[in-house]
Amino acid sequence: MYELKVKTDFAAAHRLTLVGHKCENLHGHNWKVEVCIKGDGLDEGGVLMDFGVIKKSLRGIMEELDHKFLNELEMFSECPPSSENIARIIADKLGAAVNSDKARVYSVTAWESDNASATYIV
Ligand SMILES: Nc1nc2c(c(=O)[nH]1)N=C([C@H](O)[C@H](O)COP(=O)(O)OP(=O)(O)OP(=O)(O)O)CN2
Ligand SMILES: [Zn+2]
Repeated sequence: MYELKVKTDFAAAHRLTLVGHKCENLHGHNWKVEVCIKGDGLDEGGVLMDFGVIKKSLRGIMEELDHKFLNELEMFSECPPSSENIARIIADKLGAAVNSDKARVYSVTAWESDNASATYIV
């Protein structure tokens, strides 16, 4: 089994009700995102999946999130923009773009600060 990891980031604002009192106020984070892709078979070039393919798809997803007020985005219309939901939505979008019978998105971790992260395992 091979495991690839690619990191990226985005900056955005959000509000979370029902979590902690201070989270109800509009505030922002510089989220760090780490995606993990797993699979068994390498292609003729000796790679599981070209990092460039993963980075390109992630760039598109980050553009949807970067410098946005997350609560107003369609993707968060039915779930609060917590780090857990951010990680899951990125995993779903990336998986739809890059999954194949050889390699699949395994997990996405969204770091809200240096000390706090949420991981979604597909
Ligand atoms: N499980 C989760 N818990 C919390 C989330 C989350 O997404 N998942 N989010 C928040 C808020 O976004 C809040 O902005 C961060 O709160 P918190 O870490 O408590 O505050 P600080 O960044 O200021 O960190 P301190 O350690 O308190 O300085 C809350 N919880
Ligand atoms: Zn927050």
